[in-house]
Amino acid sequence: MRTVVEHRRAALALVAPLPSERVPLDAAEGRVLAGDVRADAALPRWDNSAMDGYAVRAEDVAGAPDGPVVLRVLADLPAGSDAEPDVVPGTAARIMTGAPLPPGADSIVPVEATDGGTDTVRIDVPPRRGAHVRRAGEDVGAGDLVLPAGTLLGAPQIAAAASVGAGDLLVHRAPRVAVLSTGSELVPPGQPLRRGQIPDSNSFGLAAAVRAAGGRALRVGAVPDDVDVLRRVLTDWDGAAPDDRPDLVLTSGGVSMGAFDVVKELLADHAGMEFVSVAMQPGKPQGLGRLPGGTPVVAVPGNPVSALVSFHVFVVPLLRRLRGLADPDPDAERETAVVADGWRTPPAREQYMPVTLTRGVHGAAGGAGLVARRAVPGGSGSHLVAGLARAHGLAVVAADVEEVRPADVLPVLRLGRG
Ligand SMILES: Nc1nc2c(c(=O)[nH]1)N[C@H]1C(S)=C(S)[C@@H](COP(=O)(O)OP(=O)(O)OC[C@H]3O[C@@H](n4cnc5c(N)ncnc54)[C@H](O)[C@@H]3O)O[C@H]1N2
Ligand code: MOO
Repeated sequence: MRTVVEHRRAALALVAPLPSERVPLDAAEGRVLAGDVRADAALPRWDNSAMDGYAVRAEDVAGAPDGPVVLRVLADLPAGSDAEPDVVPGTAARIMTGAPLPPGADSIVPVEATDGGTDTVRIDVPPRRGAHVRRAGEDVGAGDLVLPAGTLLGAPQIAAAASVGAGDLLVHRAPRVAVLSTGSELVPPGQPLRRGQIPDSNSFGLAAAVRAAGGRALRVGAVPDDVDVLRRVLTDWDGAAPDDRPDLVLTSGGVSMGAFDVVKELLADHAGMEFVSVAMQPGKPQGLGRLPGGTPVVAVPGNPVSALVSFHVFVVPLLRRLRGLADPDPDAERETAVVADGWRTPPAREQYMPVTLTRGVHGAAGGAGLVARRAVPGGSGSHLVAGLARAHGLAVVAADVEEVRPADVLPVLRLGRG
């Protein structure tokens, strides 16, 4: 049997980072920078006020502890004002937060330490020199690197890009993933079912997982166990115009030993495809490779828990590489949790156990951390899809472990993260 690490490596070898495109900031969330973002100017751009108050010369008001000092108010400086009144000895400018510090002034007195006057102002408390002044360049200098290529763009990164004047960003294209289920028993959810039929849950679950992992899902729904129909669908995608062609075809079902396992039946003999057993539970039967036209394919097993576990273990890293992330292995894997209840595990297979994760106090030292409990007590069946909905993550049990005991510490992979 192939190990999980070997199969992940084979999945990653199918793809390379996607080409770049320019997108407006509004469309940049979840994308990955394809080029560095540098500051077009220093940030802050000029010395400015951190408080609503008065811009003064500190030496003018140094005597305030011995009694109030009165200054003439020269000007009103709201944020956005381009006025440059000279604050000469004996004067002050009323100033609002964010307005540039006027020439001559070196300190800000907050309005609360004054009488709030508009012609003259009485200063009751002297500021220290430089008080409440935000210095030009204290965040970044002109030309400094703000966001390196390979950065995942979330709210803070988009705000930083906007603040240094980037109106749009060079990012990797988002992966297009065609998602299809196979199985003649599958019916769109909500439609009446006759005996033997079930709703197709995988194409919806996997399409949602693709979007959560930063991709665009082209959900086709269920294809019956008919090789000719499946061949037609796959050939259409593989031969599509470059702008419509998926970067990955993700199929579920039809990869094990059944008489009607249509994905395996159609693709097993293709030169670029391989169908293997991976030493994991769930998710043992797996397929991957390329269609004749070069389109990468990952074929995950049909059991719904197996399909989603396989997605997190193999497809998320592959999507991360397509998106341009430097480290394709999801860092969520590095979280750990303490197990509340133990269970026996299958021999020689890495196990992915759906668990709830809560904050708790545990251990001799009473440290606070994550506590994992099986989402389906007593069960780890790959068909328990409603139980999976309670899980926050997958606890990963090494292949050579046969029993997990209470208080064991396990790595956990968060569900629903890209
Ligand atoms: N003789 C053997 N039988 C099986 C083996 C084996 O090694 N030898 N492996 C088992 C394991 S492990 C898994 S996992 C499954 C995987 O089978 P397939 O990928 O071929 O999947 P199907 O047979 O098509 O379906 C399995 C199961 O999942 C249900 N399913 C499939 N697609 C969907 C969908 N879109 N939505 C909801 N449910 C779906 C399907 O109805 C079946 O119940 O094989 C074992 N068998
Ligand atoms: O290993 Mo299969 O993927 O669960 O039940």
